Amino acid sequence: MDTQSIVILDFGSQYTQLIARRIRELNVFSAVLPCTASLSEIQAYNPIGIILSGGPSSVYDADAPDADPKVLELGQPVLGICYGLQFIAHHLGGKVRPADKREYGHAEVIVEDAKTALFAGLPSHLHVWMSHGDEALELPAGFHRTAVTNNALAGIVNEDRKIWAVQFHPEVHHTPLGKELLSNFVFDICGAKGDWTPAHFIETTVAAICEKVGSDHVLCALSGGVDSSVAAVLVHKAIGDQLTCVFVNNGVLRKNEFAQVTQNLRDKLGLNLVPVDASDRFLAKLASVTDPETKRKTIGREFIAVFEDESNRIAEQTGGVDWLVQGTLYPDVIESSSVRGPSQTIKSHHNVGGLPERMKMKLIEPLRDLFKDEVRRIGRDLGMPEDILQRQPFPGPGLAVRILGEVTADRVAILQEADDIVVKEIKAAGLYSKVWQSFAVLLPIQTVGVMGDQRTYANTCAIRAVHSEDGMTADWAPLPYDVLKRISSRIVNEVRGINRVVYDITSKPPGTIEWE
Ligand SMILES: Nc1ncnc2c1ncn2[C@@H]1O[C@H](COP(=O)(O)OP(=O)(O)OP(=O)(O)O)[C@@H](O)[C@H]1O
Ligand SMILES: O=c1[nH]c(=O)c2[nH+]cn([C@@H]3O[C@H](COP(=O)(O)O)[C@@H](O)[C@H]3O)c2[nH]1
Ligand SMILES: NC(=O)CC[C@H](N)C(=O)O
Ligand SMILES: [Mg+2]
Repeated sequence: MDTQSIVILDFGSQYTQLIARRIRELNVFSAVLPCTASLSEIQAYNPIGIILSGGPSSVYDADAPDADPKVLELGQPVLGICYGLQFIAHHLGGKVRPADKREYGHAEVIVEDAKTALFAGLPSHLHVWMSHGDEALELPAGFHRTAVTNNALAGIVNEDRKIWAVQFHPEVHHTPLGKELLSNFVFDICGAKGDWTPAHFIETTVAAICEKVGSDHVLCALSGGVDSSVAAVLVHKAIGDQLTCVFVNNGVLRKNEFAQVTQNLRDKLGLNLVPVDASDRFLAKLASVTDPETKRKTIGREFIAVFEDESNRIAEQTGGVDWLVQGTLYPDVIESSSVRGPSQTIKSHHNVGGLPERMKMKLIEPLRDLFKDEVRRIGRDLGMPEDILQRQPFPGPGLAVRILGEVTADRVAILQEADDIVVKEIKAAGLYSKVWQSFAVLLPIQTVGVMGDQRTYANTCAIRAVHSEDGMTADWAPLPYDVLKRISSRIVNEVRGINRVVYDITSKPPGTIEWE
């Protein structure tokens, strides 16, 4: 790759992605690689600097995550953070031990070496956030201390070898001047240009797609969601008519979504869009399925079947479809390459998985290096309308994973009505783009109620609203009581079949965002 980048080696810290974000906010591209990445994998990113992340292990543990110590000798500047500092000390001949006093949370750091470039322009006392139980007790030869807390060492450097390290976490919000420190590293030490802007990304991506695709034909599975819409517009910008987008009604879309999205994407984005109403096919396959994973897999398979049919159909006009566009994002990539190998399957995100191999199409994933907020920024730069960019994420398996128990046309219709009320009230309260997602879930539980002096025995609906940065972790959102009150009262009054509304107050972890 030609773009300058900072490579972050991940030792398993829960904040590794934050380091990447902070650096990207400085308009410098950064890539997270597992700590086990080979030197050639690292070099492929054209790094101008390397950051070693924190991590939960101790460097002296037998199974501690390890990187090739040669990363310290590549010639590019290195910044170690927490475990990263300990990794440097350990591998270059220092000593790391459990500390007498562990430090968790806020700490005050005194900068002893104000001349070192990492602390340039920063005050002599820094408020920082610590999270460690180990300590580098002896420094390797050629290193000296740059900062301390009243308990322990907080920073080291070897200027000759261009290696800096800090024991605290500059990437977290609780280290207020952390971004300035990272900026010192990236610009003053590594010499970054800071030219990784949306415009630059669009220009290089469009050029790369043109070169890759040539005169081939490309299919894009388009859901109207942010990711696939931005991906489609980027590819369309590159190859115009050679792109066909397919939007499938899988029978579990939201109320009026099929018609509205079709029109919106055609009118506002000018895409060549083929809407395929396959709702009967999907609902037939879903009949009597109640297990969440089986639902997801059933829907995934049916998506594949529909896309196969469509690509065969347009093959006659186009001479065959060679490429498939996917809206894969960076968290998807990182999640499947964690330090200790791919994480356990919690749910099968359908993500048109399996499609490429079976259809023999090659993949185009223009957004695979980006976070969702970055995707929205690219979309904005592409001139896409805000109502598309601000859409909350909606899972491919749709309402099927929000209808607990069997998915039937009747139950879909009930949930569509309830969901529509949630969306409208959240929008009316000005909260729609302030929360990550907000939606209704139809439970397989009937309860007794009383309406108009009549006994009712009907369904329960749960409301879920969460705050999140990337969907990987989430906090339940404390929606204002008056909003909840309007939602509840409207659902019970307006939706036939629901007589009780409850509110989900579970974060992720331990819950997940969707119920299935
Ligand atoms: N109804 C659909 N018709 C066609 N393709 C779909 C449909 N639903 C999902 N997809 C495909 O599955 C992919 C994954 O869906 P996902 O919901 O993660 O992304 P998205 O819809 O593009 O964005 P968002 O996360 O904002 O909803 C989409 O990018 C799209 O390629
Ligand atoms: O395209 C998708 N296909 C899926 O199968 C799928 N399952 C969950 N989601 C969305 O992913 C985020 C995290 O969801 P969970 O906490 O429920 O795993 C949330 O934003 C979910 O809406 C999906 N998106
Ligand atoms: N957050 C970290 O990187 C911790 C590193 C190491 N496990 C310690 O406790 O000191
Ligand atoms: Mg979606």
